[in-house]
Amino acid sequence: MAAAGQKSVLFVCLGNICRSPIAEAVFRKMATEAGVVDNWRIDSAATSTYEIGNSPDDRGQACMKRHSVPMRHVARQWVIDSGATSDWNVGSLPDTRGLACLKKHGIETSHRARQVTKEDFKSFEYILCMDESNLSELNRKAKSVKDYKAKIELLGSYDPQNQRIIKDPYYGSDEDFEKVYEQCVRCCKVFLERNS
Ligand SMILES: N#Cc1ccccc1-c1cc(NCCCN2CCCCC2)c2ccccc2n1
Repeated sequence: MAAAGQKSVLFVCLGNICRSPIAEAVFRKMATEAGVVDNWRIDSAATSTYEIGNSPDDRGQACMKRHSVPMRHVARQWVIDSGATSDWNVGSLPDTRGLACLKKHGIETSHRARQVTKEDFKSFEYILCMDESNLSELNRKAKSVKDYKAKIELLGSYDPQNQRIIKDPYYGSDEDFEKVYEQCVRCCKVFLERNS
């Protein structure tokens, strides 16, 4: 849940291992450099269940390293996980108070792919996705959520070069991940400017 007064944005793509973790990392770096990251709740999710629990794609992580963009990801050597006895909060994020506490003690949280939940439509101000199929899937899911508040938009609608669609690079090359990165940089810059 976003703390009072915080803005909130959820980046979404098909599997939450390629495009949306890159968009999340790029936006978090921009907000940090602008000194406003604490005003934001920033996360990413998938429309599908394809990759739940998996870390971001290696090609995307390599791309982020090339551009010195920190990316939250699951530690490679150890698989350390946690679970619940109940199903009350399946799919939800750790509580923001807990995340704030971890952050205060300099403990990084890792990102694992997760599917978008009904709660996301109620708690995020913006849900920014990558292509028309994400958009139609999100609008379909939103129909089953009463009085949700999220503005569901294409991240590409913020692109000054008007490239509205950020294509799925899953079957692509490193160049395709570079293109995703460049589009995310252009779009996140304008989105942050319009919401600062
Ligand atoms: N689907 C499609 C598709 C179509 C065109 C271009 C890319 C993709 C594509 C395929 C993926 N996983 C392979 C198929 C997964 N299985 C599909 C049938 C159900 C069981 C799971 C992806 C995984 C993560 C992120 C993006 C992905 N994108």
